[in-house]
Amino acid sequence: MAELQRAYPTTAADYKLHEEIGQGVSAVVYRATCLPYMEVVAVKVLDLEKCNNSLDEIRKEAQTMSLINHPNVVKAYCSFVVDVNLWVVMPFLAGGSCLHIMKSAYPEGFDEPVIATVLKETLKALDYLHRHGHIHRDVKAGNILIDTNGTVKLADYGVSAFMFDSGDRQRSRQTFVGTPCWMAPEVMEQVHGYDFRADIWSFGITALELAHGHAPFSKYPPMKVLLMTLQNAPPGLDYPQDKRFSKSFKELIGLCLVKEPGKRPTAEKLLKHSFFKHAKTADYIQRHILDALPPLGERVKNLKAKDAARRAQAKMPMIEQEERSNNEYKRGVSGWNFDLDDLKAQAALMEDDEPPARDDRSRRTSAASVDEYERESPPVSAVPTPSAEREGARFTDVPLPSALSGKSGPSGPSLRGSASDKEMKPLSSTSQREKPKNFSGPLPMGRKEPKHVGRFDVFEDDNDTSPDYRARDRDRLAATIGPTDRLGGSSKDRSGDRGSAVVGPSLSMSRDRDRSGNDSRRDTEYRASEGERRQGGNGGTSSRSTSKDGDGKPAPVVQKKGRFSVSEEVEEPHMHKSASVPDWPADREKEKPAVRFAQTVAGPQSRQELNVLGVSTGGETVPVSAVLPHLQSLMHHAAVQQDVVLALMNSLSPADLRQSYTSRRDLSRTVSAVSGEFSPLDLPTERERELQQQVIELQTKVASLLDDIQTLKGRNAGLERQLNQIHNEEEERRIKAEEEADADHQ
Ligand SMILES: Nc1ncnc2c1ncn2[C@@H]1O[C@H](COP(=O)(O)OP(=O)(O)OP(=O)(O)O)[C@@H](O)[C@H]1O
Repeated sequence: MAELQRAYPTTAADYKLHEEIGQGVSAVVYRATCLPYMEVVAVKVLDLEKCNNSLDEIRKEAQTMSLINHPNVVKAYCSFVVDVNLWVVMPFLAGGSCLHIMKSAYPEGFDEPVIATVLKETLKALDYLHRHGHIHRDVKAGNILIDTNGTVKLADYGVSAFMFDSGDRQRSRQTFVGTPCWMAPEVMEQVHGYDFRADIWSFGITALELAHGHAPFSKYPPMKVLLMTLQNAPPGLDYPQDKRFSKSFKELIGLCLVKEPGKRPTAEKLLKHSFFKHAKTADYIQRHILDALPPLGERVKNLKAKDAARRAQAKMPMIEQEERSNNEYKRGVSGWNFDLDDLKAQAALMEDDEPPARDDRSRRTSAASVDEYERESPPVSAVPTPSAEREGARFTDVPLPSALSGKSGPSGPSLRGSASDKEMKPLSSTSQREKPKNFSGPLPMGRKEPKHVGRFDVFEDDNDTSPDYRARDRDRLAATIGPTDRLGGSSKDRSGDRGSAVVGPSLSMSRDRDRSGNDSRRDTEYRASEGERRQGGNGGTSSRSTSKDGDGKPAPVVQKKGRFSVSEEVEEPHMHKSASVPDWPADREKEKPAVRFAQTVAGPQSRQELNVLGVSTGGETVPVSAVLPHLQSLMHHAAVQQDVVLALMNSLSPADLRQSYTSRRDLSRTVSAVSGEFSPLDLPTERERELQQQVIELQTKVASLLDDIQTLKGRNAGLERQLNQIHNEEEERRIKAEEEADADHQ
């Protein structure tokens, strides 16, 4: 405790960085020594260039975060700027994250008592944060850390999260970075805002992640995850291999994964659930999980090497993989056997994650359901995919259709952060419990009415005229992305905007009947939004019809979708921007946005199709419900095309591209001029291919050896567990015998 109150130095010279212990989207974490105290700490190094906030804002946030104090929340000791980085100093939790532990030794997830223990401690952290008006927004196994003594702590709540939730954390270089697997449906939809119950959804997904070793839908590209989360019934413990889990665990997950946020219980209530009777002590976690594991740095190194080998493997052109496989087979060499377990695990994942034929909860409401898309589209899995992506650890560099990529500027809203919540005392006055007008769920207990939580209008309140919030966000966004309804307009404007979002309809239309039997809201929502569009359809209030840049060209329209910005790109159609929208001719300004979108994206053929559907393409009344499935289908096709193009691009190494660019500059120039990208026609030379092959073989061997080591370690851990179990049973028997003897004696 005394150590927690220490003033930690704020100069880089006072810290010695050791090995890397983790890597996130926007940061690298190192084990380090704080030299004046000779104390081992963790230092998270964040790239400030990817951050949209001013240093002043970051400083304020850091102050707020230093007030957080709970045994289950990882607290930042201090933070300071070093060159272009922000260093966040925090306690070192030697066990690492649950995700790392699972990847190293429990690929199929933990046993139930371990899960109950980890989840209970995580819930205590969430209960604390929610009581103080905070929403974590990134609950996942990768953010649940374990200390040497088995203590469980929730991490990544603090200044680093604050910095990156506002923008580039989820997308860089116009690509989607990160996976929305844990994201609650209402966060994706952003129709009514969201509150602390979004964390409860993520908590439910995390429970499944701990049970299976991966989050549901983790093998799918981000956009598909969005669609599946919105369209499918909530995932659960419904698979044959889940029989090992208790009824109470299944029930707990069912309670968390209800699509209607208002029906999810609070963290406080969940803590009382019977499932947590199975929870054990920190000591139990230490003995069952940590004891058999190698040091964190070593684990991270192994995982990274394995990942690199898999990526190289995935880069190898299919034909070479096949040839090589055949040759190995003919020679009787089992060089590929090393990957068998992995392949099996992946196959299991595929099955596991396939939309299951479970019960009527799996019904799809939309004609453009994911299954149907799959039948229509080339399967994404036909393309070599880095296994790390399949594992769902991270979907890096998976470009979204530009309509979803939000490339037009920084996405403003961040639900996180509580620059306004300076006091960390419980908030409980009646006014603080007031329910925001356009939010359907209740507020967290005792939580302040978050007119402006961090920099995100979570509970958009029509009366919210907080100058700080309005000015800051509006200015920032206006400077970069042009006007947005959500920030500048009246509530009426905003509701009108709901219907006018390019992708909004396809995302928010699909609210399904969920586990708890909530009726589908899409019809009413869309009737409503269509009505609103009709009222304001001529563009009086909609940013879509009014947003133009200085040249009079339509500016990109960005609508906030939780961590995403949904933007409509206004530029020429482009090979890798399959959902881009060219300029509207002025005389089409008055057309309905959804129709304009469909027309410009899909071209004349779609126009005909729309006509067949009874949709007038001449600016007359359009039954939106008829267009939406079509839009969804287009959107999905665009995503699939992008995945395929990306995979093709990925099969070329940067060296290949550089070399071929130099030697075939003219051709490249021609191709670049046409496509704006490097050319897949620039094939590598024979020598390069040979060298590449050799590198891949070496990496494969290393990976094979690492796998052997991991397998042995896994076996070791299994034996260790058995021994522990025997020991525990003996211990229990002994205690029981002693108690009986005592009782007899008395
Ligand atoms: N204090 C710590 N002690 C030990 N390991 C840590 C600590 N903080 C982070 N790590 C490890 O570093 C990894 C990366 O952390 P980081 O917070 O940067 O990324 P993330 O939460 O996994 O991803 P994201 O970028 O989405 O937040 C964690 O998953 C964890 O394994």
